[in-house]
Order: sequence, then C-alpha cells, then structure tokens
Amino acid sequence: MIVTAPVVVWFRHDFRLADNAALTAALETGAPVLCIHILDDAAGQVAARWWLGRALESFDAALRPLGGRLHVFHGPAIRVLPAVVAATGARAVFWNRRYDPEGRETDTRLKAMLKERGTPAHSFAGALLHEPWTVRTRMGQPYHVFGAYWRAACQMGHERPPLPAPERIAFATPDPAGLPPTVEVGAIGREMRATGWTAGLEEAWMPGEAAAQEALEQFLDGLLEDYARDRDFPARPATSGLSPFLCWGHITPAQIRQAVVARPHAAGLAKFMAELGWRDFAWSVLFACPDLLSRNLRPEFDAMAWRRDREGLRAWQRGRTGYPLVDAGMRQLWRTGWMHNRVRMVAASFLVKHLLIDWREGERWFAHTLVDYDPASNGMNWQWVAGTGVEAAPFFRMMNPLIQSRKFDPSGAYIRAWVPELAGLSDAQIHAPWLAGGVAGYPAPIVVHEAARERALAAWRALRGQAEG
Ligand SMILES: Cc1cc2nc3c(=O)[nH]c(=O)nc-3n(C[C@H](O)[C@H](O)[C@H](O)COP(=O)(O)OP(=O)(O)OC[C@H]3O[C@@H](n4cnc5c(N)ncnc54)[C@H](O)[C@@H]3O)c2cc1C
Repeated sequence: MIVTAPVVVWFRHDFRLADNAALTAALETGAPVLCIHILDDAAGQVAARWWLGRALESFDAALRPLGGRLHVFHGPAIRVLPAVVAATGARAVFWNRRYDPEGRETDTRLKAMLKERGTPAHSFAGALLHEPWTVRTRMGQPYHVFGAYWRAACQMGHERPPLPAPERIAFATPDPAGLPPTVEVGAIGREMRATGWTAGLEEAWMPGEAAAQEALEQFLDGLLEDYARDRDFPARPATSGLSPFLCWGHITPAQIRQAVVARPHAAGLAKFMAELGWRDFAWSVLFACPDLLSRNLRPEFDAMAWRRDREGLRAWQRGRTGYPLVDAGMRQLWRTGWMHNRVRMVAASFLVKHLLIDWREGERWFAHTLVDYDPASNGMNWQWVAGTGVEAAPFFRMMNPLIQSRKFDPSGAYIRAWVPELAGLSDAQIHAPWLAGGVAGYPAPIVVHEAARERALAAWRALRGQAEG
C-alpha cells in the first residue's frame, strides 16, 4: 500500500472553510490534509479564550460532515509544529498570515526551520483587505493619517475575490502514537464554563462561520441603509456586530466587501467600508510600530504624570464610576465581552482624562474582557483616545460623559439596559442621577467633571512646559 504524505493546514485566527486561501492551496496539492490548531496559551485574554474554545468546537463540527476533524495540540508552536511535521511525514505546511509582532516572529522562525528540514511552509493573505505593508505613501512610508491611507487603499482597489468553500476534503488520518499530545476540542469550553463567568458571553454570541454569515445578512438586510446615521447610538441595533467574527476569521473583509458592494445604493455603504478600512489601518500602524501596545507613539507623553489610582481603576472596570453611560458600557463589556464603539470612546476617555490613569491600564483591561480583542485595533484606538498616538484626538479635547450621554442615549434606553438601578429615573434624570439626589445602591460620581478636567489640563500643560523648557 502506498501511503501518501499529507499536508498540514495550521488554523489560527481563520476558523472558516470559505475564503480560506491556505486551505484551498493545500487541497490543490491533492495530498490528504491534516487540519490542526496549536494552543499556545495567551495569558490575560479571558473573553478571547472563551471565544477560541467555542471557535474550535464549531470549526471541528464543520469538518465532521466532510469526514474529518480538527486536531488540537498544546504547547509552544515552535516545538509542536515541527514535531507534527516529523511524526506525519508531512510534505508541506500551509497557513494564513497573522500580523502581530510575536506571531510574525514565530512564523518567520518556523518557516526557516521547516525549510531547512525540507518541508516548505506556504503563507497566504486573507485577514485584511490589504496586506499591512502594501499601502504606502509615494515615498514608501506608512501612512499616519487615516483619510490619506484610505484614499490610497481605495485607489489600489480591493480586488481579491473571496474563494468558495471546498465541497470535499480528503483528510489525513495520522497515527496518534507518534504525535505530540493533543487536547480534546471541547476542553477549553469546559474550562471556561467552570470559571462561572461566561454565562453572559454564551447568551450574547454564537461563534462560528455560519453565525458570521447570518450576522452579515441581518446587517445588510436591516441596518446598512441607516448605518451612517445610527451607528453612534448605542441603544439602536445599528452596527454589524461583526468584530469578533472578523477577529477570529470566521468571515473575511473580502467576503463582507463583496456582499456590501452588491448593494450599491445603500446609503451606509461608504461609511461602513471606511470602518473596515480603520481595521486595516490599525494593522498597518501595528506593523510599522510593533511596540504600539507599550510605547506612546508621541514620545512627549512619556513624561505624563499619570496617577496610580487602584480604587479608581477598579470602579471603572466594574462599572461603578457614578457616570451612567460609562458604567453602562463597562458592564456591557463585562457581561458580553463587547461594547459599542461610541461608548468605548467615552469610557476610554474617562479613564485616561477624568481619572488620569495611563491608557495602558485600559488597554490591558479591554484585552482581558473583549471577545473581539486584537492588538492592532485596541492599541491604536486607545492611543487615539489618549492623544498619544497617530492622528490622535488632542489630549486637551475631553469628552464630557454627560453631554455624550444626553446626545447619544437621549432616552436612556442603553443605560437602563445595563444599569438597572437607574431604570426608574426619568429620561432627563438618568444621565446625571446625582442631580436628582442620587439613587440607593448606585455610587455618587467618583470625580467631579470640572475638577477632573482642570486636573487633566494641568497635567497636560505641565507636560508641554517640560517639552518646551
Ligand atoms: C478604546 C477602543 C478599543 C477598541 N478595541 C478594539 C478591539 O480590540 N478590536 C476591535 O475589533 N475593535 C476595537 N475597537 C473598535 C470598535 O469599537 C469595534 O471594532 C466596533 O465597536 C465593533 O463593533 P461592530 O462590529 O458592530 O462595528 P461596525 O460599526 O459594524 O464596523 C464594522 C467593522 O469595522 C471595524 N471597525 C469599526 N470601527 C473601528 C475602529 N474604530 N477601529 C478599528 N476597526 C474598526 C471592525 O472590524 C468592525 O467589526 C476599539 C475602539 C476603541 C475606542
């Protein structure tokens, strides 16, 4: 009997069958395919780990009717992948690219290591509309301003048409004896359920490729038309909710783009495509600045007198600042692993400016609690809000949580949904319960807006004084 050497497809943030260039290329070799994931523990990302657990389950379930399964290994990829290749005699490895600095480094090392041993590793695009090094100024430099970036990206075109899902897959059936230790596909799901924290996530989300397509359809049919008008109002079902599906690769921007441009007359089309552009832009920023999560992109902020305020940080994390819109957002995040974009901006601004706490604390909390956490979007947006990043909102421009609340949640419906203690207040009172004499069980504001504003501006003036002096 002739045993055909398999090819390995290593799935990371690309748990889908359709528009999966690595899988398609692997199938084109005609060799049996071994579908694997390597659990390389990422500390501190708890909600993301829950999503990963469910993504593994749903992807495995999608492979079963085709006659195969997902093999999940545990350990550092740099050890595990070569061991899988050696044990199966695989003749090639395929993966879709990732762009975070650690991931890139690992992949580069693995490619070189495998090549040396005679096994080529092939990598493919798919997670973005444009690879993060391709949209450049005429001088070949990365863009620092989104408007110019997006104009250049649109001029380049977004031509890559999405690939169809394979109808058949010939799966490899390796002998488990020689393989590195595997983990049962449902193990992470069980581990996360045992924390007792994931009930809200389970209620809010159904990870997987089918659910991503359903979310896209619902958005296109009901919400795209009014997207530009409604997207800033957190109580309205107005945005796509696609961010975690994009983050985990259940759907690609190319698939979304194809579906969106098929509705050329929808009023919200350009605005929605530009939001996908922000996601690409964030990755191009992280690609150009690998220390985005640790370093102020504007170095003058290195001397900022951030406050160490454990209690303030804790109140913010738990949605107990006394500012209802901020608290509603932080509670939505804690319960569902997601927060509306407008409220992310208000809550982030509150931490950095009203509490004068280093944006990196907020970035870390979001990394811990977001199901759509990605280092590029999170890092870039935190630095944008803090005024420390590329094309950032200036530090002295502070979002007033009360004004934001009255403007974007005028009836208080969003606040009522997440801060039930305030549900009995009138539409006018709910934004500032302290003006109505307070509500039992709900905290008084932990800072007074005007005083916090003065404190932040004084810190900023001192910083400028140092820079000029
Ligand atoms: C402080 C802060 C932290 C953030 N952290 C993350 C993060 O870790 N991961 C993440 O995916 N988004 C992050 N965002 C961006 C944005 O809030 C979410 O992408 C958006 O709320 C997701 O909801 P949606 O899918 O309904 O968005 P829609 O309005 O439907 O937008 C469609 C898609 O465009 C992309 N997008 C929209 N806005 C942005 C933006 N400002 N930056 C980058 N991409 C965008 C997302 O992929 C989103 O799914 C952050 C924003 C802020 C202010």
